[in-house]
Amino acid sequence: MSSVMGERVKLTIFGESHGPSIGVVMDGLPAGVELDLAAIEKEMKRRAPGSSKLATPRKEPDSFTIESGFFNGKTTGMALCARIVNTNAHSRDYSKMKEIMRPGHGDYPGYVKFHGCNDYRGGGSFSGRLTAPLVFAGAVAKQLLAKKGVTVGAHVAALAGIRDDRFNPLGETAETLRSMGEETLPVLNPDVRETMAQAVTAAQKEKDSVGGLIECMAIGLPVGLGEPYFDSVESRLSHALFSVPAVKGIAFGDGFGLAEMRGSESNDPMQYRDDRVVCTTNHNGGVTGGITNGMPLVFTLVIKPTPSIGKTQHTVNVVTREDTTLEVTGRHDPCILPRAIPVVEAVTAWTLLDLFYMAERG
Ligand SMILES: Cc1cc2nc3c(=O)[nH]c(=O)nc-3n(C[C@H](O)[C@H](O)[C@H](O)COP(=O)(O)O)c2cc1C
Ligand SMILES: C=C(O[C@@H]1CC(C(=O)O)=C[C@@H](OP(=O)(O)O)[C@H]1O)C(=O)O
Repeated sequence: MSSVMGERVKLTIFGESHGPSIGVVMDGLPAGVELDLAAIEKEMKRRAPGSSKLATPRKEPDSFTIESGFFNGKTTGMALCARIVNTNAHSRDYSKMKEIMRPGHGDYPGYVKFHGCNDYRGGGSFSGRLTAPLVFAGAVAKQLLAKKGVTVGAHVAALAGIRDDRFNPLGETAETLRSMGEETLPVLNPDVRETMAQAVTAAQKEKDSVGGLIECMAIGLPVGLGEPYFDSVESRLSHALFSVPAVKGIAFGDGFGLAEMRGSESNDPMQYRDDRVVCTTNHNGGVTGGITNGMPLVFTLVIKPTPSIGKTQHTVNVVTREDTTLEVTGRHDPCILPRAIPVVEAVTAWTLLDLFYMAERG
């Protein structure tokens, strides 16, 4: 498993879902940054399992201990390491999964790649649980970005085909973006919230799961983050966001909709406003030439339906080498999307901070 990523702010994540603990080492932070630990805890609670009717019943407090890099309320400049203890693993749920592979999960490729040595309990390192350390890192990044006037927020753009309104591509207020963190199902149109929740419960009753779309926005970004080609903002964000389990697609700005437009529609007209260049539309999602152009960054992610479902599915037993069927039992998210929202915000915040430091430090 490749567990290190980042250019100037390097993250190492470690642990397995049913091992003793999981955590993150965050390298490259400046010394002397005051951290609001209560704000970090709040972000962790947004993602924590067992926190709503729509989530897996596995109950984890996801409280963290900072093992290094923090002293007298400030970062020391050394690696910031946070550890989260696993307190509520039911490994018995996975006894079958040693041999029988769950369709849609990492079990089979993991078994082959790691020669059967992978910790299959709870999906091991493939588990969505490893996103808790990412949320810790993102919460730290959010605090550093706030000092630069940058705010990141995300909402459920669609769930089981039920659509929310879209963010105003010309920008939402920081308050609106931050308010997304107050709800289990953050939506712009409150009328769709209950229908979405019912769709999750209905799928769950049928031993099934649902997926959807997350729309994420960052405001306050300067012109000039990112590079043309390999270190484009789109490349770096996509690399980081595809690391989140269950993410299967990303589109910036109008994304696939651009395919049906003419240049005269997809180009964002520019004008001077108070000596500042602004675009009057934002079809490109705030990035052109791989570089932030001063407009809000906007992108949409596809989150697939949870793979572990109770319905009977065709699969294989890799020990007996026979075809078989599987009905997954245990504790699973009927829909990953609500808990993935703080993760997407976190990964975006960390990647943007990394891009800032790449631009500032060269
Ligand atoms: C926050 C979060 C929670 C998740 N919860 C579950 C779950 O309860 N059950 C499950 O089978 N997959 C869950 N997943 C998704 C799997 O971890 C993921 O589908 C699997 O590792 C295969 O990776 P892939 O979907 O990226 O191909 C979750 C993912 C995230 C980000
Ligand atoms: C524990 C978390 O979610 C888990 C993510 C997950 C998976 O396969 O990704 C499967 C389930 O694991 P378990 O069977 O151990 O309960 C979820 O509960 C978490 O996100 O913290």
